[in-house]
Amino acid sequence: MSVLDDIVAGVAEDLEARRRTVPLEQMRQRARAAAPALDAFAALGGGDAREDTLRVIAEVKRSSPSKGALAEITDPASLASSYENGGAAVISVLTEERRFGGSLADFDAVRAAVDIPLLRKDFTVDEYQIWEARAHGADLVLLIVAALDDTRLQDFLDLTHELGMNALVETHTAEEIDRAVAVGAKIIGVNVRNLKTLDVDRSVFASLASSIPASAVVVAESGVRDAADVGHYASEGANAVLVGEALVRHNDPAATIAEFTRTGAQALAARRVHGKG
Ligand SMILES: O=P(O)(O)OC[C@@H](O)[C@@H](O)c1c[nH]c2ccccc12
Repeated sequence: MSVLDDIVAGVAEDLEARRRTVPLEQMRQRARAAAPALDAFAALGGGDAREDTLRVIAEVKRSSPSKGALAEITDPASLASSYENGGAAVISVLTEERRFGGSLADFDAVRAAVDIPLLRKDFTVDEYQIWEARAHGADLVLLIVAALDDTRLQDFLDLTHELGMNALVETHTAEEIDRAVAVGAKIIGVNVRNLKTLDVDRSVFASLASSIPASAVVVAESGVRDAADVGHYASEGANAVLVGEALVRHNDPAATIAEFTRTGAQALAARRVHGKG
């Protein structure tokens, strides 16, 4: 069984327990009563291709299957506030419990603390989680192409849009990009970490980003260690970078985000001068 299969099995079990406590119909009512979703597509620069702004999606990430505990996050709300102050466009909050140490309680704490769009970062395998995300005030959900067949990918993306949210549709291969584009994904992530083996290969980004249509927001996911990595992703076609470990391990995440944004903008401007924008 791959790491991804193993995580998905645990996620499915945990969500059934939550569904027994709050049945789908009740979760739907909560979702319908929630404040409307913020426009994460716009916050990520979608629809405005001429802008030389590199967006940072800053992640609240306690641990990971590949590295174990990353940081002692005693107050996710204050971490998220420093992300917001540093200029993050979107904040991602891991809610997967078993391997990433996340929770919906972390998500709620962050939602109460910041005003920018929030990504509920989890392994979406059931429509219940999409209603649940909206009920908790999420603006974006994660749809991992490798974990979904085409029917579910399409259904989940359509439901996400119906609820006024956006999806970060995550890919790792050229075939997965084709599938993401075919269902109408507007925000496409290339995760340079293979979720089946957990190996990171930053060169995956450049080889895939160019095949994503210009109308979509392109997000480089994983493996950002420093501003130089951000610059590389931006010069290879990223509109945004999703960063976890480098921010939770850093003692001044706001300054780090500001630096990443600056370096990314310079790389995008240089790219345009060279006629690739
Ligand atoms: O900590 P990093 O290397 O900056 O990575 C962040 C993010 O890309 C990573 O957490 C991630 C990307 N896709 C995921 C899917 C599920 C869980 C986590 C992820």
